[in-house]
Amino acid sequence: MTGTHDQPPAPTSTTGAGGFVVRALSDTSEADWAAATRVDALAFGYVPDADYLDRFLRPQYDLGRFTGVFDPALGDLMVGLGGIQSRSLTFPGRGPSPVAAVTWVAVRPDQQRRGALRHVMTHQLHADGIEPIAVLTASEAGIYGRFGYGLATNRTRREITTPARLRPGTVTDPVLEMPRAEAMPLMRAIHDRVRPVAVGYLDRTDAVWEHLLSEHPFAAAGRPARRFVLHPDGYLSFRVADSFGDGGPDSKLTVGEICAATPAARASLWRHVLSYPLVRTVQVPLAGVDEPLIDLLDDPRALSTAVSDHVWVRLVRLTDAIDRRTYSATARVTVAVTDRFCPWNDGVFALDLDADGGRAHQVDDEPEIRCDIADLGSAFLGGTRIARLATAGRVTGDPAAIGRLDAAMATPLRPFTPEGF
Ligand SMILES: CC(=O)SCCNC(=O)CCNC(=O)[C@H](O)C(C)(C)COP(=O)(O)OP(=O)(O)OC[C@H]1O[C@@H](n2cnc3c(N)ncnc32)[C@H](O)[C@@H]1OP(=O)(O)O
Repeated sequence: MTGTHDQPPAPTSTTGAGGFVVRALSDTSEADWAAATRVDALAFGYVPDADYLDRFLRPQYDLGRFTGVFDPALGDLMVGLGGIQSRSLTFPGRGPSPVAAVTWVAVRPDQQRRGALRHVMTHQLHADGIEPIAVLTASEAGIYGRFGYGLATNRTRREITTPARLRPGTVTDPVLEMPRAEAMPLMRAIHDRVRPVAVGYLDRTDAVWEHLLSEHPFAAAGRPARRFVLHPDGYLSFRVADSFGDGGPDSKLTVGEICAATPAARASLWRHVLSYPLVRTVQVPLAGVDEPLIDLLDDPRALSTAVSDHVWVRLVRLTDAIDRRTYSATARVTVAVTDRFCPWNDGVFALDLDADGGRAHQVDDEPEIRCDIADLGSAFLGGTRIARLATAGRVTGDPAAIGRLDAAMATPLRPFTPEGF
């Protein structure tokens, strides 16, 4: 059971199954960028807008971290691709640490189910230089489990019938709406304060901010302009679509982001949203599972919540990944880990977890627990309890050992990543 597998060297250009040539794209090649945008547009079914792609997407990426799959039989046509964005994600107790943020996975519709995605995943996850942990948000939830990704954070969609009040006695402060240019540096400073302790948050470069807040017609798609409200310890971005019906005002407010460093900032920004004049519906398309609206509202039934998957986590090298967070309880457990895609993780590991971090090394012992690498990825940010995976039969073994691992990996709040990527 305890195989020792060395990680293979990074493939740069290989001819693999299906006769494909698989290689890293060139960051200086306009042809590679043009081919990538074409494949992406075909796969996602949009009409590419070169101005938008060049100004808001291209600056975010090092194309040298993108993998292209080419078919020599089709004149070296790029049939598929997948990118890695170098980001930093906040881990429990440790703060921000580099991750491979997988993005731009796309295969031309006329070339799908020929194995191009599998080539991309191999090229990414078997590469020498890849970070110990990879993360992604998936277009379809059924794709990435087979590659060892586990569902690690959920997102919620909230809808609130307004006007709605905060609970009596909730402490709030005045807030101020500001033009974008004034709001931007203040929002970035607040995000920089919140991010190091908010598990699941990603760092944002200038290019990422510009993309997230872009009002380019391609991104805005006819929606009303985004607006910004500031509190000294928090910010809110939102849009209001005004409307009048037979019954009177019927405007809709859509929250882009609420980022708060203190409870008073959070309550003040929600108060602004909930009491906005003439608004009857507030929609929050992307909120954390533990965003405490239900605890803030005077009438919790004004709120409806729908939960879906958000960030998937892949522990690329378990022995390196395990120390990227600290643990809520001290535990030593032996775990038989199955990993069909990264065989260096496949084996029995002794995990030593405590408040300072974690260590994992392969042992010959009889395992107390059995699970897949995807299950450890699911639990890694504290978003999925090991105990729950055990009730689903995904984590099996000695109940006491499962309890120790569950207590170690649990976190006070469930993680949230306030963006897709
Ligand atoms: C992180 C992101 O960027 S998410 C965005 C992903 N991209 C998209 O959704 C765009 C539209 N879709 C596509 O481009 C393609 O269909 C892809 C990328 C999802 C799949 O590409 P393909 O080259 O067809 O996949 P490939 O042939 O390598 O299949 C690999 C495995 O994934 C499975 N698979 C492929 N597509 C899907 C899917 N949509 N849902 C579930 N499983 C899938 C295959 O069955 C195969 O499984 P197996 O190896 O266990 O038998």
